[in-house]
Amino acid sequence: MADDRLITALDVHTLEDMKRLVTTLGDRVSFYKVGMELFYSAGPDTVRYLKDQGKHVFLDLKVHDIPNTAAQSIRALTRLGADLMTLHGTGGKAMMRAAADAVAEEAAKLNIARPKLLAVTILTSMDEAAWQEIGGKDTVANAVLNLARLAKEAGIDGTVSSPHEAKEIRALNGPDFLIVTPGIRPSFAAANDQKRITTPAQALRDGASHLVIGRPITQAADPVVAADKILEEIQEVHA
Ligand SMILES: O=C(O)c1cc(=O)[nH]c(=O)n1[C@@H]1O[C@H](COP(=O)(O)O)[C@@H](O)[C@H]1O
Repeated sequence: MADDRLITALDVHTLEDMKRLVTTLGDRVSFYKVGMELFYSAGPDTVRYLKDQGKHVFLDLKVHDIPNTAAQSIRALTRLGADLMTLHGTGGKAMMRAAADAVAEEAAKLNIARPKLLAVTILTSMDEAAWQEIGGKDTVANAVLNLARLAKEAGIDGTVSSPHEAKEIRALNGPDFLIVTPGIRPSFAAANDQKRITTPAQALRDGASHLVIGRPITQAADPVVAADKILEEIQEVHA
């Protein structure tokens, strides 16, 4: 029933709310995302709780700083034992390379599985107009592809991007590259602040390896029904 391709975003701000959701969703969800809202409120206990429950954890703190600071921050986070972590690709190739080296070194030192690193490309809430407003000269799609290429060259395991760019990233970076796509909206859910969106099945068909879905599940009238509908749709597309 559970499918590791679905990552449910726990965008709540207390440990209690998080535990309530995880208990409600039970065995049907095997992979959770802890982002800034939850981590800044409830800290490392969030990751420990999820690991104790046997869940996979995507720790999404989107590190973005000069190479040394980014690498040391990512090194510290490696000790929490998450499966996936993020940094911003716009921090540049040297930053990504320093972070990738720090994670590998720290995991080897601790004798734990190396958490995989994902480079966030251009946020899924940005459309062309918002991108140009901050000085983007190329199209969003080309900027995303360029960041995906740099990420792979820097030893990063995958990207976070809109599902609209999944197909081209897959063609560019090959079958083993992780392509994690938020901006997923099943037909029954509202778009909220997301701009570059598609459905769960379409994102997988286009080459996404994982889908990040938050509010369509966590704010649904019945999160179990919503998760089941999404899982049903996902399971129509073979891994
Ligand atoms: O890094 C992310 O996970 C992320 C990157 C991005 O470009 N867009 C994006 O929405 N996200 C995250 O994906 C989740 C999407 O949540 P919903 O819009 O509620 O499904 C949120 O936790 C965002 O922080």
